[in-house]
Amino acid sequence: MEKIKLDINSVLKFVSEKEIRQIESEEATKAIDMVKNGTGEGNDFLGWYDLPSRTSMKELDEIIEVANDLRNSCEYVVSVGIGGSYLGAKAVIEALNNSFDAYTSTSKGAPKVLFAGQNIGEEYLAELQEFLKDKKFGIIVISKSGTTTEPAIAFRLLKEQLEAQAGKEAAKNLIVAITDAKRGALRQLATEESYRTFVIEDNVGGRFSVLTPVGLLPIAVAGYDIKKLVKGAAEMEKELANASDSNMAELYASTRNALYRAGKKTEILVNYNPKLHFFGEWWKQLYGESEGKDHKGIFPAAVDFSTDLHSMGQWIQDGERTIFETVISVEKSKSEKLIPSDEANLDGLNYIAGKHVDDVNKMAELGTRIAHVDGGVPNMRIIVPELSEEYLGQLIYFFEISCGISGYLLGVNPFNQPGVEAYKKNMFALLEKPGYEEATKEIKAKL
Ligand SMILES: O=P(O)(O)OC[C@H]1O[C@](O)(CO)[C@@H](O)[C@@H]1O
Repeated sequence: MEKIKLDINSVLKFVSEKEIRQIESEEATKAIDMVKNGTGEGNDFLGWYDLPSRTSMKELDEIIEVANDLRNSCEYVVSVGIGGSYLGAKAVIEALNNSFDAYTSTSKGAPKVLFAGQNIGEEYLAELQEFLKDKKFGIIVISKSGTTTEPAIAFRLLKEQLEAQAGKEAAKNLIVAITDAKRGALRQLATEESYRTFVIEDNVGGRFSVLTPVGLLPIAVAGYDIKKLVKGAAEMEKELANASDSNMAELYASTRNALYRAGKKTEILVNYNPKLHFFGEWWKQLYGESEGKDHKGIFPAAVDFSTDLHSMGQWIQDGERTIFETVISVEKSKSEKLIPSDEANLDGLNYIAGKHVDDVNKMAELGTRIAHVDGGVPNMRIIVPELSEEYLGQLIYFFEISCGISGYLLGVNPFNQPGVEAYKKNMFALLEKPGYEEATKEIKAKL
């Protein structure tokens, strides 16, 4: 099968190929060995590295069986989780979905996947619960730690609603928990209530968990082929492991670090297909939590073009020159739409009549690349043949391994996220959570 590709030509005006190749040969090859051999910091979180190749058909069949069971009993399945327990599934489902799926009718056998627990919005939760009133729904509750506040609140509300609507016993078969094998409140609850469960391995961090049941179960419930997704990732794993010389993950990690060292502190992930919006959100967590530490790190941002060319386009073209772009360039559109001719031609569009909408999109992409490079924005391109399970699998694995390499190039531990605790500690202190008495006193003194 064809592979996704990386094109760095449009950064070479800003950093030389020699510099990039030097980082690659002197640093990135060591960094990839640290990932492969587990010799770097955070090496107890490398379970994702060979995950695609060691995931068995039996494991995938077990996930598909539970997914089919939920599909057959529900009109809606709410996937409850936040961060890595949310974004991977959301990214893949949105990339493969019909854009208007949410507005089409639903039925048993083809439920819609909704999300909760990714915010603490009272209105969001109230509206979700109102919507689910009188609907047949199920819940996938996902939390590696089993203690995260946002999904815990959403699950408490939705569990109560499901038990009231379907009955306590029936609800047990409509709830699936994905959590740690032994630890955490969710594991305890799942055991007490005898929910079906899947395990998130200890050595796979949340943001690297999309190819575990965390991502795979909601994706399978939405009707997508998780075997193809994992196959695509396994192909990329093999390709990158076997590359004797340079490989695209080392090259991407080396290029972004060369740019960072040259003062380009923000990377903007760009798409020209609105279906990739949440892929950008997933990527932001992957790179943001992995690299933003010790007062270092490329700031990961994401935009949807051409939409955001009409909002952020001005800044990118003309603002502070501390940014670079990585464009996910999808070669083939899966649907066809030709621009019609119009006799009056009042909008002056007849010059493109008969062209595919995607032909125009491609020229917007090329024109933007040239303009941004001319304006001082280095530009990398990741070429994806089309949006399918296999290519998304390749892309996910490519970004994961590149992230490990890049974190080591930056000199940080790419697999922890100590900074996330600060807001949690303050929130618990402000809410006067038992055990936080001292912190409560301290924070109140600051108010
Ligand atoms: O799956 P959990 O343990 O609920 O964690 C959710 C998310 O919260 C974090 O721990 C912190 O944001 C992420 O790393 C993780 O993806």
